[in-house]
Amino acid sequence: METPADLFYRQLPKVELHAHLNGSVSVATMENLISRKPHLNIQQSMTAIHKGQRRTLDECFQVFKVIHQLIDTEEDILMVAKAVIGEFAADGVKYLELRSTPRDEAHTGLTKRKYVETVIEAIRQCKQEDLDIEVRFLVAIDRRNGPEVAMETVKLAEDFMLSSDGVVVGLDLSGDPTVGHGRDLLPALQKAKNCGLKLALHLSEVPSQKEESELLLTLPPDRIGHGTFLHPEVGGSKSLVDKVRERNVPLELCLTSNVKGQTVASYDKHHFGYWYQLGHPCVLCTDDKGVFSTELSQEYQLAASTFGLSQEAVWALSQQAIGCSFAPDHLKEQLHQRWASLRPHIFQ
Ligand SMILES: CNc1ncnc2c1ncn2[C@@H]1O[C@H](COP(=O)(O)O)[C@@H](O)[C@H]1O
Ligand SMILES: [Zn+2]
Repeated sequence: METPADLFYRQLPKVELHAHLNGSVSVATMENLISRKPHLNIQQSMTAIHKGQRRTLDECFQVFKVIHQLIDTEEDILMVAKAVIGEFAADGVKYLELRSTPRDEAHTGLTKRKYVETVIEAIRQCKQEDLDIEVRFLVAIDRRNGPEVAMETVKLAEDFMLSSDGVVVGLDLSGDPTVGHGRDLLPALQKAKNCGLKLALHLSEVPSQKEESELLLTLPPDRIGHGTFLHPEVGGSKSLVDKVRERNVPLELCLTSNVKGQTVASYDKHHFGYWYQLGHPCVLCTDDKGVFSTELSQEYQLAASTFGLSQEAVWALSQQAIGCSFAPDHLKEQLHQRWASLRPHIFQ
């Protein structure tokens, strides 16, 4: 049953900036995929972490392997991307930056180029169907695949940035944070930046990445994913915090993801508290709404109840996210106008 509070958070216009496509697949879509591929012998419980459950981050990466088995054709990718976009729209997201890793032909039977084209086609179809949401795409580098693949991915992203009518706006660096070192990926990331791709990098998601974060912050990235272990209280450093603050790099913060993946002990210990009280730009995001069984409206509600945010503060937080997006200026302006026109309906 939806309470008045639930309604406020769902109706609140929101910006989602950190959503991995294959981690965002809902239970309903997953059930559909599972029933279409019985030979894989996959159960629902293997693709999502339900309420009250937790896994190690390592176990989360095992979940992605299972999901990737289920989503491995052009038809699947198109269907899943359209469903995910529709679900974000139904949750009150007005602007979405989706990210996804083009997989090898061996996994999908598609080239990486075709993979990206398929996601762009899904975005185009949603626009044609008049869904009330603007969608942009970040091409993702899985750090596990090393520098050569990273460089190839940058070239692919650059091509699409020039040919996708503004749908592809940037690059994401993600994947198991315990694998590989950012130092090896620096040339690819530098190239991406030089050609005008925006950079959203997973940084300090686990404690052992201090040196890597120092290095990647020299780029600097345009946004940071998680940044869980940047501040001194959790083994980061003042120098890391200072760099993030001097460069004013927004943080994409995903409360449920971090609690369920056990890099943060509990909601009240989440580093949202640290950065928010500094007045640093923080954007609430879902990360993987399917895997972590959450929604963006729920993340706003959790942040508000955990950190005692008023409805006005919640509004300011969702509006501030517009400025942290990679949308072009004219779209940011339109979104601000949209927020202004929706405000009287939300605060009745
Ligand atoms: C939980 N924290 C996380 N940390 C790092 N990378 C993550 C992640 N969650 C998801 N991914 C990245 O996104 C991929 C799945 O979506 P796509 O196939 O790209 O759409 C994962 O394989 C991983 O590379
Ligand atoms: Zn992520």
